[in-house]
Amino acid sequence: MIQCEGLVKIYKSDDLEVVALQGLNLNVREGEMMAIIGNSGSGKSTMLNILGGLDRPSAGQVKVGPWDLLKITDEQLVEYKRDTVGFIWQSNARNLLPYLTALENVEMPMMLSSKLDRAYAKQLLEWVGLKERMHNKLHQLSGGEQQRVAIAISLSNRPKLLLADEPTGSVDTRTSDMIMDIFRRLNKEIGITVVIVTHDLSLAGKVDRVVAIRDGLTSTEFIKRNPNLDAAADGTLSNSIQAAHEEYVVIDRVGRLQIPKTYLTALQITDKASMEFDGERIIISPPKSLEG
Ligand SMILES: Nc1ncnc2c1ncn2[C@@H]1O[C@H](COP(=O)(O)OP(=O)(O)OP(=O)(O)O)[C@@H](O)[C@H]1O
Repeated sequence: MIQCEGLVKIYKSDDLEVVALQGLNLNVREGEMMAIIGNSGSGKSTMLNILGGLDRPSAGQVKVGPWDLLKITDEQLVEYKRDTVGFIWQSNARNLLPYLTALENVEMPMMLSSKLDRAYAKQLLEWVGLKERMHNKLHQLSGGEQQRVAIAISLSNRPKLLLADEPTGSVDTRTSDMIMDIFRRLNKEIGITVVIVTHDLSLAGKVDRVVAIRDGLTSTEFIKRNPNLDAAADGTLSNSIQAAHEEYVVIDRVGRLQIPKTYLTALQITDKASMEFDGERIIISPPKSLEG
């Protein structure tokens, strides 16, 4: 579904250049539910905005289904956003209208694209557990309920790909669990591909695969050992991802990998290292002194 290779995004302002993505690789299968984690500033939102067609890549390759997002024209991009992706942000206020009911909010984007389908709008609100609240005005709903309305809206165009940027960032644990359950159900029942950006490791423990981004590059992947196991259910929050997932370092096509800064600092490795292969392992150590 998603193929990114060597993806680069540079933000330019006056005389300043910020390289937000510096050759990122990412593949996501159709029907997969996965998470992208990373520290603040690592490039997660940039990545998601590019996938959502909200931002343009600078270089590299990024394909979503049949769409090539590097070469896509402005008109095609409108079509792509309308038909292929659904987007959920942490703060839902920006795409909700407070003076309309939940149902009217879901119907609004359908009307704008001349595809009003009231039965489907109602079904969406039922899916997100708001059957009884659909005729309430937005301001009468709690933050968590509003976030669920936002999820229903993001599905109103029947997208194949759902992108969620910190979807549980401003709700409590119970609502967060509910939102993750909704994603899981949508993923299983209608086969929608779900990509969640988060820094919440307990949330990451609830998906099958987690890709970590560091300094604009994919650095590590965590793959669930037993897909039927719900990692966070045991309550060990930050450990849940390690407990349920196998950790792998990502190696790109030409053999590059990222070594965590903490490892390099611990061994005082700066710009060079020695590398040996002992038949089974590759060992990286501080450079052997040339003077012996
Ligand atoms: N519009 C922009 N103009 C200039 N620089 C930007 C812009 N958007 C992001 N950046 C920079 O790009 C880098 C990556 O930002 P991004 O928002 O993708 O990170 P993030 O991992 O999503 O962080 P956070 O978790 O804090 O949202 C940062 O250094 C950021 O300052």
